[in-house]
Amino acid sequence: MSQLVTGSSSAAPIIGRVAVVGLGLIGGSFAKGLRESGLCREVVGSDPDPHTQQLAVSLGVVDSMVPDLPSAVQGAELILLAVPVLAMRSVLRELARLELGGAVITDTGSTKTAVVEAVREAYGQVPPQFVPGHPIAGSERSGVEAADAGLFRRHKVILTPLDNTDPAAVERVRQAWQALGADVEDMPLEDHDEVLAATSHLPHLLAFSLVDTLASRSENLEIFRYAAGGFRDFTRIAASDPVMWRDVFLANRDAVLRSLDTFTRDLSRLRTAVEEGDANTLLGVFTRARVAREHFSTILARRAYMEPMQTQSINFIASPGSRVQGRIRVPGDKSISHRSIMLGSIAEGVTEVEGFLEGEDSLATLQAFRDMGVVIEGPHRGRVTINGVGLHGLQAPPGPIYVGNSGTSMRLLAGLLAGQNFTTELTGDASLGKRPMGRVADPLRAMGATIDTAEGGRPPLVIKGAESHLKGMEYVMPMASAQVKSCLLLAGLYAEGKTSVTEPAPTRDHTERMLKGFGYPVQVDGATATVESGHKLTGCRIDVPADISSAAFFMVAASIAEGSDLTLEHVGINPTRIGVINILRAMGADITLSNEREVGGEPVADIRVRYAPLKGIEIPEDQVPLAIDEFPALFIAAACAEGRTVLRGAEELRVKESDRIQVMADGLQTLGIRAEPTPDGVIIDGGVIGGGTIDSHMDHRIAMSFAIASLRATADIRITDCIHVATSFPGFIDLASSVGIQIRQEDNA
Ligand SMILES: O=C(O)C1=C[C@@H](OP(=O)(O)O)[C@@H](O)[C@H](O)C1
Ligand SMILES: C=C(OP(=O)(O)O)C(=O)O
Repeated sequence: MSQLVTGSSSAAPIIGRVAVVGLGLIGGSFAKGLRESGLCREVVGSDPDPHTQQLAVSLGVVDSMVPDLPSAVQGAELILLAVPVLAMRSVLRELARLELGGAVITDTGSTKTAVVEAVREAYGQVPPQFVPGHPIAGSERSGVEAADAGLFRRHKVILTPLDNTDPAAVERVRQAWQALGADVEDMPLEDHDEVLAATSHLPHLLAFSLVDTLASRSENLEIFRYAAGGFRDFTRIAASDPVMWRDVFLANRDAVLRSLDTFTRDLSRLRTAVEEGDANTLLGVFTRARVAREHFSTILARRAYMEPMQTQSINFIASPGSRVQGRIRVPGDKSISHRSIMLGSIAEGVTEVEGFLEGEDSLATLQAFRDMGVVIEGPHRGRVTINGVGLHGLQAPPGPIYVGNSGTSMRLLAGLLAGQNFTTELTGDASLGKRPMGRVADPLRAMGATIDTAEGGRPPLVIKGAESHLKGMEYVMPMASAQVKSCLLLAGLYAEGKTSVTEPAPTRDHTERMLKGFGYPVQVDGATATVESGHKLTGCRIDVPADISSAAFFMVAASIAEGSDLTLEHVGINPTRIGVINILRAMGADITLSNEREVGGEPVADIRVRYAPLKGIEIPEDQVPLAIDEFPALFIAAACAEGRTVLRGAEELRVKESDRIQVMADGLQTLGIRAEPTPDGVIIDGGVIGGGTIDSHMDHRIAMSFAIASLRATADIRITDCIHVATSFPGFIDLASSVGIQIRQEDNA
């Protein structure tokens, strides 16, 4: 036995000896990183290659090299097998003959089924001490000379423990990887191989293949000479270790073949599109791919259009401030943005949208239509181009449509999807999962739709378009809801005869206005809106005004902070949305509108707000639907007003992203304000706002409202879980800071 020794690291080790078998890039990096972490007393390496043995010691990768395997693993508490997948078999056979005590064995093979098979063959069964693992890290560099202690930092390591694997062994392996800065996740074995076949093995195969194809052409020198960034980027991984990759493909044959078949099918579709000059298909594939690539990290983290990250949370810390000043334009109107995508998609021809809200909610709607085959370019600085497919051109999406936090997406889509000839499942996040969908499912069923909901009429919704035969009806809404109204009008585009919806109080009428803008006849008669099927929508231009619901935070901010003078540009002032202006004015606010004009069927204006002392009022009930999303901000105004503000007739607030009556009352009380919730409203006595910690309940409007409250607070207000602010108001902190509201973000990984 030859033993080469270097100095070792010192910090209090909790593992004794670690043996690393196979000192290539992965094994070497693990060994080196573990040595530096101080987690173990010594790291012993084993590798048959004499050059590697030398280097491993001189480069400080291991404490010592013990080339013969039995001696290397003797007395080790943790053994890492980092040899190529096909070499695993012979190493395991040798290990199986040894008495290793309670040593935990793990590996780094990139195909887990093959490794586990090899373990079973060697041992007769997989020992509980064996923890299959796979670090998702690598580099086109190979060999011990490339060993890098930081290689796994912020990379994923997937462990695929079996039913009989000892949890303590799993924990030990997890601990070792975590010491190297890796994120360790557990996954079922088969899932791992399937996922890796698609995300790692297939791209490597393509890269090797493309370079080989080009290299074997006679003009290859020319090709390589002119091969610029694209070629270099795409083929970088073709420089990876051929032996290792040969083994990977032999070991993960079936999963790779499945991925390759899917890819081959899609590639031949693209070939046909190129051959036939099918520009729409090409653009569709490219835009979908580009978006997927842009949102790669968020998709990977299952955010954005997908589940919000469980582990990530953002807190706001808003500090007491003085006044707000300046001219700003808040992002585009959320309600209008949703509708622009929906109507643009089912229109004939191209729709150009400007001022589109690039928030998670409206992006979820955009993604839903992409999933249904609509080619949508953008958004790029608020510009979106929708290549409409006509009323009957949508295609079944490949899977459930996930709309995140967005009630508007789910309810409006429900109506539209009831008219399609395919089945769709609509799902959302935990907050949306609690919101009532019976209000749309019941009337849609009455029109002939087949819809399944979860218990209590909650999401997910399964809408069986093909089993539905929609018939128009006259519906009198029990609550004032623009979402319900819009849902039924959209279903009405597909229903036999006329569909009319009567509302108990005026609600936002963007759907009616926009349908007309697309050339679709809508009859509005007092509280009743009616559509009839048999007409078509024609693509058009849409200029989305700034969202009055987002502007509302700044209107309140300027009204409560002494010395403020703020102008909000190009804000939508549709009469069904201006409750916030009416209510604030009734409280004494100084609000002036200028530059009033109409843009694409929607009135807009610049709104100037100057500080003025506010007084408490009884909020007129007819204003409630006109300010439905602005109450959290208005409650802050009430807390800063002199005297009592009373709100009634607003029970709808209890079924928004959170129970906005309860959550706001709780928050205000935390800050020292008397706020008494009632079943349909709240009673707030103005007073001095103190500091404290507020739970936003993952509700964007709660978060932003308390951030504004800081202007009048005596100490910092810390607001937890503010990630959902991005649903309606991306860039809120920066814009708020630009006018003098001091909010810091605290990321909790
Ligand atoms: O139609 C719309 O775009 C919306 C309608 C309102 O919901 P309800 O219809 O539930 O009142 C509002 O709260 C929501 O933010 C957007
Ligand atoms: C209620 C809201 O939105 P949605 O219903 O679309 O989730 C809101 O933005 O305040």
